[in-house]
Amino acid sequence: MGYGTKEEEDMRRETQPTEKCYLVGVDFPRDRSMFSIDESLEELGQLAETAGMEVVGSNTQKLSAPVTSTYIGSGKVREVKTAMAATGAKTCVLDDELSPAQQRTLERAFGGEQAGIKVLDRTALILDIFAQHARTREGQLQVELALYQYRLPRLTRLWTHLERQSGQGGVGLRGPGETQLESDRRIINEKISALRRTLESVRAHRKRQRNSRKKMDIPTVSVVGYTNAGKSTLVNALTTSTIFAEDMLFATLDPTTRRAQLPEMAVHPEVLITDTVGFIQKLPTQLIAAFRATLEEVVEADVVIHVVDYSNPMREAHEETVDSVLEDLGAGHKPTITVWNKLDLVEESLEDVSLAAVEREHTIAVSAKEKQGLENLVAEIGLVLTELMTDVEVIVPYDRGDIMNEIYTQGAIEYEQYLAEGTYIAAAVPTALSKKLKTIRVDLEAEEVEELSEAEMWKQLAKKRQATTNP
Ligand SMILES: Nc1nc2c(ncn2[C@@H]2O[C@H](COP(=O)(O)OP(=O)(O)OP(=O)(O)O)[C@@H](O)[C@H]2O)c(=O)[nH]1
Ligand SMILES: [Mg+2]
Repeated sequence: MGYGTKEEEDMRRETQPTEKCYLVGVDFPRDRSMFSIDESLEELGQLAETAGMEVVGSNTQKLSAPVTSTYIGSGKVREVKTAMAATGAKTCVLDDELSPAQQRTLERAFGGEQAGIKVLDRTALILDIFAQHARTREGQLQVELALYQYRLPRLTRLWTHLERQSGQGGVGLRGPGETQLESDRRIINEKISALRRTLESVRAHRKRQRNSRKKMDIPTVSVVGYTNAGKSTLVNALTTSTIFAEDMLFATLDPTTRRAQLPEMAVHPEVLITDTVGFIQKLPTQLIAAFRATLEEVVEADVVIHVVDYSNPMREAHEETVDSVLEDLGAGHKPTITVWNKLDLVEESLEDVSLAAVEREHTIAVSAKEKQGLENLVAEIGLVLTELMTDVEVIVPYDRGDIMNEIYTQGAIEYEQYLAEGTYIAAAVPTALSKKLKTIRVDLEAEEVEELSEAEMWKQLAKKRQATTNP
């Protein structure tokens, strides 16, 4: 695979004749997706264009279930074949993932490899774009691994190719064809294992980086969202960095972390903001698996910012897609701020949309490009960070009734015991308070915290509460 700079990539595109492609989508009634078949095809068209192809036509079919051999019905196969011939398209792109056999059968039905006919699916397109856009070593390794995993079961194409050459075929044919295929499989399997090993070591490095960031005790914010929502533009606007942002799908593949100053925030004057890969509906499973490690940044972040392109008519479907991927990643319950972006592109004023946003939890309207509404977002980040709870263990000296009061009113106490130096408390408190508590923390190692029975603990707790509420 060649990974060039953006300039090299552009040059390569310019010097190559554009590949014409024809799109085909199937409308299944049981599809619970919020995307209509037309919307899904439009997105497929954007993917095809991002991959460097020219869309010359499209066709859809309503089916209750895919046809086993060709995915689409035989009448539709003939119709598409005719349309491809008429438009000069040699490549057909299906909106869903095809099985290797379906891909092969369709290719033959449309005229075969000899005629230069190629059948791709959505997964292949996304993999191709990812391969073009991966910049970091980890990103490239992840895509390469996903590509090999995608290609391995499709290697049988070589077999049919050789079958044709020998002019025989069918059961019982044994010879160079199979040997070749088997050795190809073996080579690819070895590559897959080697890639996995290399990825492991690259990931170990990333993990060390993440751990050292944790030690810095700066809160982390991960920016997620549908592809092209404006994540990178927003991160650039918040941090004055220059991450590549472009009107194309999957411009960003590799997470980038930047420091941002939040001038208004007394408790958290600084945060680390991570830009991440965008999501898309029907995201190939290989890719979710491949990028799971990268997306661990999201799972470990203190706060998630979910960027939505408010000007996109599909924004609700986009939002739902992102939510379900976050859920899959195990980040569904993170404190999340929803950012309605690209407000400069809509008819409604930023003020009006902001009013609607107030009705929803943690929702802010902005234009990342015009840098409007960002101060509201910064304030919201500060607010959410203050609300975050952190586990603390602390001994509060008896003369610090003010601190005890704060813990009682803002935190959730798990354990409490009276010691000579003060009150030992284990509690979950807002992060802001936890920082304050650090300044009065007493070395717990030196303390003998005797085990109390739970009943005894609650009794003491109740007594103490009474004392603080009725001084
Ligand atoms: N008009 C307008 N365009 C915006 C705004 N924010 C981003 N864009 C444009 O939207 C396109 C995508 O922006 P990116 O920041 O690359 O989006 P992304 O979410 O990082 O996209 P991927 O990394 O490809 O998933 C670019 O052309 C941006 O200039 C905005 O507030 N208003
Ligand atoms: Mg981006």
